[in-house]
This record gives sequence, structure tokens and C-alpha cells, in this order.
Amino acid sequence: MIEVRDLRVRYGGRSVAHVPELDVAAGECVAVVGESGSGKSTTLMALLGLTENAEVTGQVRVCGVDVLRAGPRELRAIRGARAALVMQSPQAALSPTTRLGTLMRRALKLHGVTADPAEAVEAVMLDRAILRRYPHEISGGQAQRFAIALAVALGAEVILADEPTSALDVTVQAEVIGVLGRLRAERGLALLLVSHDLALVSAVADRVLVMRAGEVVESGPCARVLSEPSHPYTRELLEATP
Ligand SMILES: Nc1ncnc2c1ncn2[C@@H]1O[C@H](COP(=O)(O)OP(=O)(O)OP(=O)(O)O)[C@@H](O)[C@H]1O
Repeated sequence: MIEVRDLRVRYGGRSVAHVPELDVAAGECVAVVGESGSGKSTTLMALLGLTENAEVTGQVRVCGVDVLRAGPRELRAIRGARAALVMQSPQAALSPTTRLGTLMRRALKLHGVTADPAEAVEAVMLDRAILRRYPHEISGGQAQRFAIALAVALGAEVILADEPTSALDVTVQAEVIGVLGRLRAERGLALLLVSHDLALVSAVADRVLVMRAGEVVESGPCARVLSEPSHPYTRELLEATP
């Protein structure tokens, strides 16, 4: 579902992210970890052609679309519906004066999808009463789960999640990670998660890429990278985890 070869993103000639190889198949989960500024979010945005004022080179295929060469129409066809981005603070992207239920019904209609909003939110462990709320009346964790519910209702095949748990306390973090893990198993979603927390993402990811200063310093199956990290930076990240 995601195929990346030699992706490089530059701002004003400065390389801020370089990913030699990244593949995520249906039903797989891959995590990108690294400290703040290591290029994780930039990589995620580049996968959907969303970087602004950046020079992006290499090859990126998402849901069969050649992202770096596709026109706006082709990109619109995958963004949102087939490949959904769940951001750090999804509330900011939601219209503040529209109830969540209305928002979801409108999005479904726009994409010509028939789905039950109540079932969609319950699938991510939210109470259906949330559909009557406004975006500012819900927590960051609820907003992230709502964004995931919307993506799934729209029939997303790929979910790109940026720090999906950053706004959440530890219990809720585990819940969101659990929801994503279940969706992947039940619906064969391809998941790409970005986080600074190596231990947390390893609970759900099959493989992990460790980024530092815009370069991938290590990658491989989670179990191997966690138990036998080969790069000193990975060991530092692991030691920094409580
Ligand atoms: N629009 C932009 N213009 C110029 N430089 C940018 C732009 N966006 C990001 N950068 C630079 O790219 C680098 C990588 O940033 P990025 O946000 O991808 O890191 P990150 O690993 O996701 O960090 P965080 O965990 O804090 O979100 C940083 O040095 C940042 O300053």
C-alpha cells in the first residue's frame, strides 16, 4: 500500500528527511521513531504530497498512485478517503461550529459512502453520544479516535498517524494503540505511525525505522531493534523511555 524508494525532502537546499526504503503492505504496521526535528512528520506529509515549499525527490507510491508525479485530481482521490492522515491535534482541522455527527455525515455524503456514524465511533471505543458534541467539547484523545473512526468509515486502506498518542495519558494511549492494532487485524489496514516513543509503538508495529537528523539510522523488525539495537542512537532512545 505504501512503497518508498530514496525519498528526500529539502527545504531551501537543506535535506531534512531521507528515507532509502519503506514498504507497508495491507495489514502491516510500520513505525517511524526519532526525537523532535528528526524528519518524521516531514516524511509523513511527503507521502501524501502535502509538503509546502519543499523539494521532494525519489519514488513514492500510495494506494497505487505515484504521489510525486500525480496531478491534483489523482491526489485528491487518495487523500482523505483511501489514505487518511490522523494528525497530532485533529480538532484544529474540524469546523468548530459543526457537531461531530453532522461533520461525519457530510464527509460520508461527499465521498458517496453509506455508513452508520454511531457504529463508526463505537468501533474506536467512543460513546455514540459524542456525535452530538462540538470539536472543542472533546479531548485530544477523543479527537484522534474520532479522526480514526472517520477514516475507517470512509473506507481508508492506509492510515498515516502523526504522534497518534501524544496528547493522551498513558491509559488512553494504550487504548488508541489497541484500537489501531485491532483495525489493522480486522480490516487489513496498512498503518504508518510516527512517534518519539520507541517502546510504545513497538507494542503495535511490525517494523520500525529510527530517524535522526533527517536520516534513517536503523530499521528492522521491532522485536530485533528493541532487543538488539545496532545504533547507539537507538539505544539512547530506548534508555530515554521510562
Ligand atoms: N516548512 C518548513 N520549512 C523549512 N523547514 C522545515 C519546514 N518543515 C519542517 N522543517 C524542518 O525539517 C526538520 C524536520 O522536521 P519534522 O517536523 O519533520 O521533524 P519531526 O521529527 O516530525 O519532529 P516533531 O517530533 O517535533 O514533530 C526540522 O529541522 C524542521 O525545522
